[in-house]
Amino acid sequence: MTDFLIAPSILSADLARLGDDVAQVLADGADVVHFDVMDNHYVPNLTFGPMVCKALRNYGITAPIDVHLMVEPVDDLIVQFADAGATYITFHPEASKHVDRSLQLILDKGCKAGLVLNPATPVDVVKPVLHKLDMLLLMSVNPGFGGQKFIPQTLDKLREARTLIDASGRATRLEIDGGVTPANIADIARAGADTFVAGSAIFGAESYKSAIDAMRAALADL
Ligand SMILES: O=C(CO)[C@@H](O)[C@H](O)COP(=O)(O)O
Repeated sequence: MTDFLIAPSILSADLARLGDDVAQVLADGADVVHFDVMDNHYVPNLTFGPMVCKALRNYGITAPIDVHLMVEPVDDLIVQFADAGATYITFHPEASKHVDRSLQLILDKGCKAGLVLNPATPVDVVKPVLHKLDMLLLMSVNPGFGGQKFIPQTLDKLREARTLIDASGRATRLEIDGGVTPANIADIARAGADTFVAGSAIFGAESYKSAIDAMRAALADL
């Protein structure tokens, strides 16, 4: 059975009481904290930096923190987030002049490394560096905002990425981000994803536990 991971995006959390909200969503069954870093340059929105990641660690959050860098350039923030307690660090290949070097920097800092592909970026881009990837994240919306609709063409990209990862023999996680809900998560898993970022579908729900349970129930027979 596939080891599915649910990763709520704190972009949709209650930022005024972030520590409590993250602790709650983990207590309600989430596996990973998805940490969206936006710089108002690579994407048209501005969120939080390494100090907030460090604050979550100091607060006592021990779950994996999956830092998704939507910033340009990336290397400086890779170092800062690694020092702040990130578990995974992923970035967009368009945002680094030297993708292999940036991935190696993440690995040398003791974190798990990943790349993120926008809806219009082909899966082929990762081929030369697949051996360095612990995570491949496919965006199923254009990055910058929560609450958008899942782009259905991403299912074909997931199938292509799953074939590539399986052929590599590496245990690279295949993550999906954007518009994931209890209603579409099974189709997304069937296409090959094993790690599911969900912001509004979890933090926007009346009960985080019910939303996460509904996702797990949809995945149960796969
Ligand atoms: O990185 C992003 C957006 O850029 C995502 O993590 C979204 O925050 C996911 O939000 P929902 O689509 O699940 O509301």
